[in-house]
Amino acid sequence: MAVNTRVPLIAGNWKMNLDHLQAIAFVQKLAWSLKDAGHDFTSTEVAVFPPFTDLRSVQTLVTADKLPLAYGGQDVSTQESGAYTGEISAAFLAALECQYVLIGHSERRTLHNETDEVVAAKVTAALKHNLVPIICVGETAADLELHGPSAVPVAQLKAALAGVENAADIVVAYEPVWAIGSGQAATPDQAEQVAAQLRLTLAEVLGQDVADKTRILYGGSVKGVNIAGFMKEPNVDGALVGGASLDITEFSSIVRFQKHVGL
Ligand SMILES: O=C(CO)COP(=O)(O)O
Repeated sequence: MAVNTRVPLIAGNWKMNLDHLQAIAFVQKLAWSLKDAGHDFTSTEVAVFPPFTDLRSVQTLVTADKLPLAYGGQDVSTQESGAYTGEISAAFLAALECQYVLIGHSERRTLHNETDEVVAAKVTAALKHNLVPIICVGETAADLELHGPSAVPVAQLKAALAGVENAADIVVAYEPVWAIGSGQAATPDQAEQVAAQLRLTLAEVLGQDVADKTRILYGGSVKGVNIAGFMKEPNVDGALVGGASLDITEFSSIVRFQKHVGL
């Protein structure tokens, strides 16, 4: 059994919230509150995913104040450039020094008919520009009923990795669709069950070394009161947080989960 050297990652997906001025105030306050609390950013990495219109402002602030926060886009185009109205190229995100990009979030898959093939092409586009893709997978309540918890997330991850040849740097986020925004999080055991299957899939597709180093996050109604349970699980390496990431006190409490359990 490989020793777990994966640094936990707590990521905040702001979705369509906070304009660029609100983003500046929020990021400043988040960084200061974590620093005031003595947070060790090397023991738990923190990333925020603002709307596209905020990224330049976040980049300027993070760079100028040397804030120990990572950031990224909530989506990316499959295309490099050209007549693709409304889309954002991975090259543009890289130019704003984004480290990460969310790909395949269930809200993109359901609201924008994003197929597994499109997700795979977005992963390829992200890796081409040295962005770390956070590949979102998760089953709906219907999938759970019909196929159990792991079948759909495993199939989605396999499909997303179709174009990934070598030992790429990726992150996987397991977000059961029925837990997103519902206040009804999965149990730590449910999350661990699927995360373990996803890690086996990573080993099968990309090799054991990649599987051992890849962080698998849980997302879906994560709060300060439940994060510790997830982080005790051997195959869960962090969280992708939605609603709670817009509340500085709540998000800071999630980030500082190690204080809850003395991990
Ligand atoms: O979609 C999510 C993060 O990407 C989870 O959202 P909630 O934390 O609001 O359930």
